[in-house]
Amino acid sequence: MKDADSILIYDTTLRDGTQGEGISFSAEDKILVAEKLDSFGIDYIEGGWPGSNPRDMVFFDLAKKKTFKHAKITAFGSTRRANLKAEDDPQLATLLEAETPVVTIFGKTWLLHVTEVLRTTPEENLAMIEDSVRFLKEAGREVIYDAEHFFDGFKDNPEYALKTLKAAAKGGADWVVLCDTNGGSQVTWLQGVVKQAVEEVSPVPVGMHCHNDCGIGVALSLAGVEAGARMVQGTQNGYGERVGNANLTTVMPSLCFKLGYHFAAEQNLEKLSRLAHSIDKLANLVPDSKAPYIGRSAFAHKGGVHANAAQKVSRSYEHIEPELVGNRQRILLSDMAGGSSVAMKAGELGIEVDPKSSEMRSFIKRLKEREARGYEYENADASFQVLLSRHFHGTTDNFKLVSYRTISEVVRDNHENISEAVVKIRVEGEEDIKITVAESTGPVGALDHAMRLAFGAHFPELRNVQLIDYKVRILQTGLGTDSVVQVLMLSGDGEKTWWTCGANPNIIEASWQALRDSYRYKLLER
Ligand SMILES: CC(=O)SCCNC(=O)CCNC(=O)[C@H](O)C(C)(C)COP(=O)(O)OP(=O)(O)OC[C@H]1O[C@@H](n2cnc3c(N)ncnc32)[C@H](O)[C@@H]1OP(=O)(O)O
Ligand SMILES: CC(=O)C(=O)O
Repeated sequence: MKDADSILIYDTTLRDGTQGEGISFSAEDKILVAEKLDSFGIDYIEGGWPGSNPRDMVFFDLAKKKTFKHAKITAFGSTRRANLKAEDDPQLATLLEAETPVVTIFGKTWLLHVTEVLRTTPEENLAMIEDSVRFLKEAGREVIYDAEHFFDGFKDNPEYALKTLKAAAKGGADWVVLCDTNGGSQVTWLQGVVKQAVEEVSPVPVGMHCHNDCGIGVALSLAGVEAGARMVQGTQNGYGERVGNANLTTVMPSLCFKLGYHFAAEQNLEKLSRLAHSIDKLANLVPDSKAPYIGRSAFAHKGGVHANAAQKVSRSYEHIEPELVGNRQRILLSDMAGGSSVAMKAGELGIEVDPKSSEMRSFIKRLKEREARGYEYENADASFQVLLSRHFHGTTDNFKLVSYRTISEVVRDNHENISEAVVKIRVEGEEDIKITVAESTGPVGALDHAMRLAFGAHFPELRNVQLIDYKVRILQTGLGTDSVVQVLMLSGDGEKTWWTCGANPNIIEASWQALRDSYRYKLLER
């Protein structure tokens, strides 16, 4: 590895990430995240702002007792207050009390902030930067200086912006980091400015800290690296203030696979999807399926032409091998599927079928007709498998519903909710049609109970099957309550779960279809 090609990854998920709306970690969660980032090979982990809140204080107390095998933990804060000596500034004191090997402080670059926000003079601001850095250096810390609003400051007054970086360098900063705090910069212009800053502060190395306000936080970070920056600050999954920070789950694979840079975590990139999703889980967020590299849809092919080509040569429609970042190729089924998509999906489910056969043609015709009627197999693998087995393996029905009737009664004054279902059903191996009646709070529950009564001891494998989740939506706008309703149902047996679908203008019938497929899917195991 050439030094010139090596980048340090600085993670601020636990500080700038938590400045994002809806993101909150307990001190214990922060420790868990820090441990995950450390095992992954992240170089710097910014744990929080110690003087800012009790939770961050607890984090740093807990972090002191931990040994991190690779990462350096950093405490974040600001330069000293105006007209106060650094040694008398309580905020700088708390940064030292955090006992981290690294301290990161931000200072002002943009004169607007110096005069209107700090309400001090340009000279005093330069002194605040230099003194604060020197104070922390003299206390034995590695010091990273974050030049807040560097690019806005540079646009306003390049000479003053560069002076602030030099003040940090003069104080002894180990790094100066160029922050696009408001996230408004554009790539080509920013690259020229980074080149100039790198030359001006040399030999002090430069880092990038970009925000995603124009949707290009990652592009700005990569452009900065190409212009000579050697540290990238960002967050996992792009958490952060407003629309977020540069997303490290995109930055890292791009640095490695697209630009050929090296960093410690590159050896663990095949665990990237797992890392990102586990952090989402701690943050109580649903992973973004459209996230580059690691999203569930990042290598999902829906168009039949794409699936056909990707099956022959995966790189024909995939920019990298999904496994390199711990992801996988997925084939989605819909009315855009061709024989190859269906054959691949069937293969995933353990059913080998010939994509060119006449049986396949008739299956695809049937699939597309059903999709047109509102069934959605893309998200209902179990219904697809039932359809596939019936078509290709001639699987016959273990039961056939002859008819059903449901009645619901709601007594509003007593808050009573009672539904009754009567079903007539033919069960395999039995001569007579069975008629059963059952009650529940809702009509689908009543139907389910009546079905199970009719099954009797016939299908013991259905005993543990339970409804876990149920989604319903209408498919046609403009028809109001007469629209076709689509139901997606998640069932489970304690060991695994499966999705089924139904579609009908009658919500009970759509629910029944999804329920029936759920039973049928489980009975395929016989
Ligand atoms: C770009 C960034 O992301 S920077 C990080 C932003 N993150 C946060 O603010 C989260 C943590 N913040 C906090 O908990 C609180 O704001 C604290 C504890 C830091 C400060 O709280 P308070 O003392 O009550 O001040 P308050 O939040 O009202 O205002 C911020 C103060 O910091 C001052 N300040 C802002 N930047 C700097 C700086 N670089 N150096 C010194 N002082 C600064 C402001 O001038 C203001 O003081 P003033 O009102 O006397 O002018
Ligand atoms: C330091 C920082 O978080 C910023 O300027 O955006």
